[in-house]
Amino acid sequence: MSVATRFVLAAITVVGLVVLRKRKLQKLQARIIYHRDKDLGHHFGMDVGGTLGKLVYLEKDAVELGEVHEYLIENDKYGKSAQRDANMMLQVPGGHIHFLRFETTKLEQVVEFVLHRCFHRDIRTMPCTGGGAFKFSKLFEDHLGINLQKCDELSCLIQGLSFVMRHVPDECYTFKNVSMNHQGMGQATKTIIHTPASELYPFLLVNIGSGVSILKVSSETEYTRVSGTSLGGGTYLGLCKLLSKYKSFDEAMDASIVGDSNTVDMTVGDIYGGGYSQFKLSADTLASSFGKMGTKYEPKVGVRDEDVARSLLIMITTNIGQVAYLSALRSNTQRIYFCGNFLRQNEIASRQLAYAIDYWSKSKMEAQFFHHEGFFGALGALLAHNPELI
Ligand SMILES: Nc1ncnc2c1ncn2[C@@H]1O[C@H](COP(=O)(O)OP(=O)(O)O)[C@@H](O)[C@H]1O
Ligand SMILES: CC(C)(COP(=O)(O)O)[C@@H](O)C(=O)NCCC(=O)O
Repeated sequence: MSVATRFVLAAITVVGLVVLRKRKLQKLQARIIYHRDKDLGHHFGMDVGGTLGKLVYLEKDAVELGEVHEYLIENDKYGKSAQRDANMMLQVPGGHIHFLRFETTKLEQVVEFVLHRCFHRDIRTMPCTGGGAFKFSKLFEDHLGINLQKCDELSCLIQGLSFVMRHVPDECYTFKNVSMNHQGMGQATKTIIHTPASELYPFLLVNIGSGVSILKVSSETEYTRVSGTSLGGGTYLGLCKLLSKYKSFDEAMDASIVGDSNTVDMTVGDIYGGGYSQFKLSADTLASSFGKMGTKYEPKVGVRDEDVARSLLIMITTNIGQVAYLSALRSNTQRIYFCGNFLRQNEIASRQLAYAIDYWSKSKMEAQFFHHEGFFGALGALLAHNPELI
């Protein structure tokens, strides 16, 4: 090949490369301009509660959410401030809904992390529910320039719940043939339940978050808050941290699986030496949570941290079960749905609640649970700005 030919070929290659690079740059610029023109905030729904922040986002197409998605995955990978519940991801027409959790006390860290990425400039408003929508609105506005659009917590809860009931097959489950002793042990079978829409209302909804809210739901738009109790998931976690070595909910959960509450609690048998037959109270009926501790000179001797975790779990759950049953009785509802993150990966509590409702109602009422139990508020906030998904 002559020198001249080589020169021509090299020139063509260089020009080609320059053109290609320019096109790539133009494409990238177009994408950035496209982003800047749009407010991506409506792809999100956030619920910032007393203990946990929940974030859901709609990935309509990977390009549009590009950097946000990468951030969330990256954040997930390094286990930083937020955790993605990958097994919860939902497929919806034209996209996917992703689910994330972070501790409310780490919200500032999340904001700080987001600040160092540029994508927050693409988000101008974000629907948000829970107490944090009020408490942290200035933080979002001042640091990220994001305006939190406040959505009512209970209304979002019902919207999110209705959405999963309508669109997610196998979302609800219960425990059939509930027979258990009073320490949450039992063989009841976990069973998926499909309730026809025509039979759904009215029902009782018990949201076990930091505290507990109890609602009578008569339709998707009609509900009343019939009761509540301050002894909720926050109480369980708080007392666990105070009374045992466990530092997190997940550690406390693992421990409670192997714990034995009999070393801590007082049963009918401890008091009567057997059952209290006149009132059909068997010997293993829980008579007094933590009761044994009050009778010991050195309560901690012979008691393991796992036993404390188990006993606290049974105490909080039994109490919520009883308040729920009484509220259902007062509200004339047969089905009781339990949700909230206290029930996250917490089968002891859900079995115990199923047992308590069956026991108190003499099998006339049924407790039901959800796979996406902790995300209804955030989902409701997302739906408020994406009505086409409903
Ligand atoms: N990773 C976790 N960190 C802290 N608490 C958790 C976690 N997972 C489940 N929980 C339980 O969930 C409760 C919070 O439930 P949630 O429905 O998110 O309520 P809130 O909106 O009040 O934060 C906690 O009090 C705790 O019992
Ligand atoms: C104040 C709350 C609605 C806040 O919701 P949360 O963040 O606990 O999910 C809830 O904690 C609650 O209903 N507490 C019980 C208040 C009562 O005694 O009725």
